[in-house]
Amino acid sequence: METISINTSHGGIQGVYRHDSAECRCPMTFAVFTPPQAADGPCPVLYYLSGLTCTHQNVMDKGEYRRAAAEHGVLIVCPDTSPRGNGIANDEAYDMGQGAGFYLDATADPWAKHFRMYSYVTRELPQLIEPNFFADMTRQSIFGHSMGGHGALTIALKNPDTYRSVSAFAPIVNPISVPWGQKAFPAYLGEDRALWRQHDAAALIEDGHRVEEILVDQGDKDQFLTEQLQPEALEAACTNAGIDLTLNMRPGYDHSYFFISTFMEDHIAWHAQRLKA
Ligand SMILES: N[C@@H](CCC(=O)N[C@@H](CS)C(=O)NCC(=O)O)C(=O)O
Repeated sequence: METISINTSHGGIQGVYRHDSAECRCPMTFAVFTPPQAADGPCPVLYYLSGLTCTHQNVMDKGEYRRAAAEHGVLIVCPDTSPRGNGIANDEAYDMGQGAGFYLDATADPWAKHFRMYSYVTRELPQLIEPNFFADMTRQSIFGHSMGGHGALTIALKNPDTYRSVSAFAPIVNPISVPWGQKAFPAYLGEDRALWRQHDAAALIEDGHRVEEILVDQGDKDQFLTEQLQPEALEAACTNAGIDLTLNMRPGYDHSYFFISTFMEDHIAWHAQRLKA
């Protein structure tokens, strides 16, 4: 693991690191904020998964998570959204290929060789965090934005014993029913719709996967709300399954980091409460 940059912030350390990923078969960059409490012992870990077009850097620059992370003593880990590089499959569109990994393991060519973000986030990255940071791996939670909200929800639903809590900003909750997923899933996963359902939060819940509770914040002026996000699909699935969903509709907010940063501290406090329980 190589250190790209280190900056002291809010009494902790904002670092950017790179390593050769065995899953993605390329160098992967990620950001970690280590809070000041790490000096006294291992801290719980909160993964933030970003949305389409993002790297580790968008949330680091615009997400405003450090003050709350330092207050609550939570380590924040921000991976990239896909493998990247010249020899790696890509697409000119912003919602396919590099920057659009959808947190799944692709099974169809040309994506299958490198696009393994599910295994990267759930297995390889934690194995790298554990020995290199002051992390208490018995206390992990996950959240994310848009495509990263989809990643957080699906990963938590599939691994309820690994993540203590899950939340999302403006998540894609039912990708198999909206254009983003209907474009990406056949490309990455082929025509096997049973496989698509394993990467769809609403479908996973319908198929019996469970978490105790979910926190979602959603702007009502989000430009993707009606076509791509449709939080009512998650609401219906949670109601039927008895999952305690808090869906906060936020008047006036759009899809951007102006929205995310406004509610970032609420989400970190919510996770911190559950990580310390
Ligand atoms: N570039 C896309 C929008 C993609 C987009 O909004 N991406 C969100 C995540 S889904 C994001 O966080 N973008 C990066 C940023 O705002 O810094 C478009 O032209 O419609």
